[in-house]
Amino acid sequence: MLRRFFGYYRPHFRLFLLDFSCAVLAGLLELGFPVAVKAFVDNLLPRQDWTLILLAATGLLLIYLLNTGLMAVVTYWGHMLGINIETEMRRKAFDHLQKLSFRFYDNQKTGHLVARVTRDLEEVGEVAHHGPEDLFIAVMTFLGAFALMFSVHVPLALLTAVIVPLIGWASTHYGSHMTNTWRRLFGRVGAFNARIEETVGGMRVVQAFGNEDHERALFAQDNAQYRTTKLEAYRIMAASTSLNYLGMRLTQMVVMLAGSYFVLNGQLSNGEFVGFLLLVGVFFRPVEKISAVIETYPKGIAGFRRYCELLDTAPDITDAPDAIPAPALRGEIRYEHVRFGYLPGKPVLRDIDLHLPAGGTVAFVGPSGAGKTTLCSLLPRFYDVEAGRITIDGLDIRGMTLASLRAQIGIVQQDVFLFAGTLRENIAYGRLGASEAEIREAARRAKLDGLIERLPEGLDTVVGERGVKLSGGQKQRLAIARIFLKNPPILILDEATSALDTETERAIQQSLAELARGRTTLVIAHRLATIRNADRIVVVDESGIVAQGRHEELVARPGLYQRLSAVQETHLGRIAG
Ligand SMILES: Nc1ncnc2c1ncn2[C@@H]1O[C@H](COP(=O)(O)OP(=O)(O)OP(=O)(O)O)[C@@H](O)[C@H]1O
Repeated sequence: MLRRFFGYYRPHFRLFLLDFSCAVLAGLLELGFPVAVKAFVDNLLPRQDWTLILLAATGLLLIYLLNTGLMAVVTYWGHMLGINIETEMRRKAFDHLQKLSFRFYDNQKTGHLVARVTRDLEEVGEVAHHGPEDLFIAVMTFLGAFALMFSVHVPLALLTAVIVPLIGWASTHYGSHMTNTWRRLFGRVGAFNARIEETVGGMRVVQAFGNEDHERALFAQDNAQYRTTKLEAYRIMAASTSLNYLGMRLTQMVVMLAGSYFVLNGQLSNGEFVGFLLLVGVFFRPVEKISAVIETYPKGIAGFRRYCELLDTAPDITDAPDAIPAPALRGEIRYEHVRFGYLPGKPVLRDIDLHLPAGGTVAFVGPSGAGKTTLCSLLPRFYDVEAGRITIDGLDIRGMTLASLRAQIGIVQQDVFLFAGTLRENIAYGRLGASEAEIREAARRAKLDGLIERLPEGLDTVVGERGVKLSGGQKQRLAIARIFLKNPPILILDEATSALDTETERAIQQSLAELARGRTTLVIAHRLATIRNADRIVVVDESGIVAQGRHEELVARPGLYQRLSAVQETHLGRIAG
């Protein structure tokens, strides 16, 4: 995993080198400071020469200025390195998300996925920037300070060395606790985000059912858990930082007492004494740095692990190695012995055989859950068949590239998903880059032009998130306009009008009929009235296809269709009566 992580540095190697060398240089300058002070006290001060003192001060000032510059470089370019790596990872993650199939999304929570691409990668970026640099400098300063201490005074250095294991123990002991706590916290954050996302997204349902108290209680539970885990992390952090502080002060005190003894005995000069005390300060800085690394590192590692998990999820629907771009299709569709199920061992479709001639309209009818939608989802390869095959114009759909296959299928779904942009942007989603005239023509054919004229901002009207500012019928029209613009030879209409009132439904049926003209159309409909004119009606139930034919034939034959038809006639008669 570490190799994989460092692989991301490769394109930014020069930036890394710049940041790293500046950071190392700054570390060395820090290390040199106590030595300079020692020389100042021992060698310069006794000479009582102000020129020399001022000269030394100027030299020190120059070093400070250099260090200031180095710090600026490290802060800006170091972070640039982090954000570059983060951006690249985010790009890859998003690319990968677009490749994952419906089956993947069926089993995921949006909040979790959002957290992976945002928060998780933010933490990774932080570690990418600070991780290697901090670790290296910490080790360098630690060993450097130690070596310098020995060069100044061996007994004092040995005394300091006795205390180090104690501090080392405290750091590692609390460090591992901290790692585990952060890891747990991260798991919670994902679940927490997912809950917030779901509740906020479903706020209309929450309010409609008056279930605010219920949601509040669920939220409070998660919120409290989050707080508890975070508090635990802070408790460990508090213990670790204060212990570090105590360790440092105790060491300083011991060094001060022992140092005073050596000074009074004439075994240590004043400069060496002051320099040594300063070295103790420098020596402890890496301990603080390592504590900081211990805090950010687990977060970054946890984030990177989740990122890798996502990238390693192989897309189950991909282009076959020898897939070719589909030619312009006429739309003759065949299902041959098709079997499919969402769960292993639980087939929804078994041995389906179907032939849909090009340009015709075929309607699927049957009880809820029979598999009508599933049957249609297999055509654009939202899911792949388990056995058998589907062909269009004699070509297996798995032999075509996904993009070229999907470009030739238009879908109008029951639940129209609109993006939170303008009417224009949402229509143009049917064919990105369409001209203004083409967008207007598509809107006209979907009978949206009346609405657009009435709106003060016309096509530039914002539709709200998921199109909340539009009526159900308007959303359907918008979906139809998109498909007019896309102009595919094959069309899937999934219960497109069942949520509308009779009047609107009739008007939209006309638009749909126009849309279907000249295209192979698969309609999933519950209202038999809307599909009477279909070229063929396919009746399905849990056992598969039970009958096929035109309306007149099916209604004359005893069976499921006749029963469904009779139920709906009575129902309609009752409404009319
Ligand atoms: N994404 C999914 N994951 C798991 N099972 C699913 C999924 N989608 C549908 N199913 C199941 O597959 C079966 C067929 O569902 P499908 O939506 O195809 O039926 P349908 O005939 O279109 O129903 P309706 O008329 O109510 O829309 C049902 O038992 C359903 O619960």
